[in-house]
Amino acid sequence: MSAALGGWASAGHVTAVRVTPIAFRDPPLLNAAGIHEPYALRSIIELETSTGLVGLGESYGDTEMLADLNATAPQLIGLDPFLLNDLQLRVERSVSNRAQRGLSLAPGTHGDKATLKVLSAFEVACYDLMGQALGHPVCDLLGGKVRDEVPYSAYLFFKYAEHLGSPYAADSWGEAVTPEQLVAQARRMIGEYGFESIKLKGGALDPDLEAAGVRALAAAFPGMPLRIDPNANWSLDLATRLGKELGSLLEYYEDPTPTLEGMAELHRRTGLPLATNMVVTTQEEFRRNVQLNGVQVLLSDHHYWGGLRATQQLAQMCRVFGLGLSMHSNSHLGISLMAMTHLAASVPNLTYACDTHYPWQEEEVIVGGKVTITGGAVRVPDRPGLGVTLDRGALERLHQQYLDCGIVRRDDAAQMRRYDPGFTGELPRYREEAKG
Ligand SMILES: O=C([O-])C(=O)C[C@H](O)[C@@H](O)C(=O)[O-]
Ligand SMILES: [Mg+2]
Repeated sequence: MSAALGGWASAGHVTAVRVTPIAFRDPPLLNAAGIHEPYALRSIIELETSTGLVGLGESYGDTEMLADLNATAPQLIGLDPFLLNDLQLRVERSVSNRAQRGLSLAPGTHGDKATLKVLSAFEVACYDLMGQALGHPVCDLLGGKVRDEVPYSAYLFFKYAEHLGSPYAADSWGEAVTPEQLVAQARRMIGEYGFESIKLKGGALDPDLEAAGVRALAAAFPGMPLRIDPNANWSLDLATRLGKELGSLLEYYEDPTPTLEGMAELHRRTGLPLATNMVVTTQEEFRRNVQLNGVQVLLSDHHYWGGLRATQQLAQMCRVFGLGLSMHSNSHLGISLMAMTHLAASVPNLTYACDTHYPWQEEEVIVGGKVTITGGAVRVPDRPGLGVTLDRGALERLHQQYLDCGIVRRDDAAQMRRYDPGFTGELPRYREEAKG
């Protein structure tokens, strides 16, 4: 429904804010931090307005994030969803003290970016409202789509067959701890979704086994763009050796070794295009990266860069400084996927296939169930707003699952300690010093 007031479209003003934590089943996927827990957490955001519209957002669901979202919610009553600068001021006022605290969460969740994360969660819901009020898809509000569909990559993981203690029936993907099993996983994922590029999450098993996995994938899918992301779990010398061995097979080499300085030295040694969602996650780090020429491709993520607008600005900064742009993901559902898709559709220089964990998720919170991925891409919807509707029954069920599962913050290392009590999650775990 759109409301016209004296010739102006209006979304009204915010009359209610709902933040609902949910948990959904997540497979035992291995990474540098440990292993995924049986349930992943998200928050589902609803902004209801005086014109009867409901705008949706999706973000992290850790306790700290929920506290920030809930602390901000009352401050948004009366907000005009079109006034994003007003939204930003309200969010900054409510969470600025927490933003300085630097929470320590699992890699990828960026606990020290509370303000930007909260802003993003509500900003997406505002865009959904604006789109609904104007009768335009969100990508039109971002300048219009430059592509009709957004390509995603097959995001492969080494994994166990089932979670310790079998909290529910094992997923249908089976075990993947050998190159052969990894290729079988890739064949199925590419067969089902049509992906045309591959990202392998590394940093979990013996690095030479992971390198054998990369070679096996390259042989099984000749010419298909291929990346590996060990999440800073390889020492500089190890990352150098494996970079030299695998470089010709890689589209880019994502976060093999810690620190911006480490990545800069790795680039000097190998000349390979390096990518990150770990060492360039703030404007300050962006500036330092330009000085050091550490990383050549940035993985954007609107959930922690401050929203759709901020990510478009990041894209422009990449353009100015000649950096490539890709997109990062965490375990997420369809509201996030649609926000990512509208955003990616509107960014001309986002030329790499985006990351998404979506194929690993079995449950959904939107009407119609899982979003379709065909030919490795998501079609940009032309319905007003994000183009998705909340399934209230599913929301209730996944909220109950959140209450029942007992997980309140993501902790892949603690979960791994249930398998291996000595596990620390300290990076880099795999070390090798070059001789001579
Ligand atoms: O590209 C990345 O670094 C990620 O996708 C971070 C995630 O936390 C990933 O490692 C995962 O879900 O295990
Ligand atoms: Mg990464």
